[in-house]
Amino acid sequence: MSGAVAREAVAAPSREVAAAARTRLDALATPLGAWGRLGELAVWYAACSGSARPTGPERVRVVVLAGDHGVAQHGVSAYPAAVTPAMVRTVLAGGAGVAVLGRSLGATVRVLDIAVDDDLAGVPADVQRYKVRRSSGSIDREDACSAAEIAAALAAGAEIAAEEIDAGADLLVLGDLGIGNTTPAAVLIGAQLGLDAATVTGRGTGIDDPGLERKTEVIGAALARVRGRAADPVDLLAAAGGADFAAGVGFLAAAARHGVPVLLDGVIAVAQALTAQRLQPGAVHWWAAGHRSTEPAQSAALQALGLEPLLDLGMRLGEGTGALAAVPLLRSATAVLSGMSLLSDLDL
Ligand SMILES: O=C(O)c1ccc[n+]([C@@H]2O[C@H](COP(=O)([O-])O)[C@@H](O)[C@H]2O)c1
Ligand SMILES: Cc1cc2nc[nH]c2cc1C
Repeated sequence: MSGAVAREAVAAPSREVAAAARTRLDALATPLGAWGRLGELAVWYAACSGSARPTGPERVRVVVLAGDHGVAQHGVSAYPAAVTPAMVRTVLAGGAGVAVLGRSLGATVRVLDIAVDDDLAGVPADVQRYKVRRSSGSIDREDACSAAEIAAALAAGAEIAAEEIDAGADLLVLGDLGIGNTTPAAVLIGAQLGLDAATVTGRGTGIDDPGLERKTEVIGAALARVRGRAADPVDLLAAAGGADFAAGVGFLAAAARHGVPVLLDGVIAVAQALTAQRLQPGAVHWWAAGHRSTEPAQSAALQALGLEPLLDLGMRLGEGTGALAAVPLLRSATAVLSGMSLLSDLDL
């Protein structure tokens, strides 16, 4: 047992329901296999929801975990760290991408300050209820945070997931916010998959060529510094992740333990998923990948997890937006599986 997350396999979505859903899919009034991956998506959601004729998801709940990162001081982002608290306020005001997309889909959006480097004066107290610390150590030269902070953040993430599930979620989306966070995401993925800095480094918010060179160096230094610590995913989170990453890991592992499906977002959520799957083997069966981020580390991690993204739109916003963009596809998939006539109903 490490922190709040047990290292034991989680129960898989119902195999019986999956088999019944597949039987129904194959019997629909279409040529066999005609729905392609949309049909596979419907079978996945059916198994997760426990019904071979699922509806929805209707109660989509998004949680955006915000945190700053010490590495941002090394010019690894195209934007200043002040954007993080400003965007937390923009999510709360309803003007952020995730807020607008969430509203258009009838999803709730909750933003939480886990490690923002600001006191966020005046925001509702609930937003900071799970705050662990301000920012993180610069991972190229020091640990992101302590083992105790990681334990607190893992437990916070699990509690946040439980709250969203208690509130009735039939689909969860995990989003992120934090200038510099594509750097620890790349390090977590590189360290766990044994990939080098050049392979996992991407342009994040859109850094230029000198910035990309700097970022690759920082990621290389961090990978060298944490070498040997990937064997213990909880220790790796302290070394190279941070409190917001640990909260995401706790959230994803808890969603799987509670048997609630999650649509994954970009490189940050997928770095958290790769880590959570090691702590809670089998959790991956409760997740689907919403979209392919432009970050190369996300593709590497998705491949390692055996997940194929539903969308590939060149998006790189984070906040959970790439996952939300796939919600209409998921709703289409369940509508088709549950609502279509069967081939046997045809007057042939
Ligand atoms: O989700 C992604 O794959 C993704 C890719 C690039 C950027 N982001 C977002 O942009 C911020 C991190 O980018 P950066 O360049 O500051 O590391 C952070 O707020 C993320 O939500 C997110
Ligand atoms: C404006 C802005 C909004 C974001 N949302 C998530 N990451 C972000 C980064 C920036 C710079």
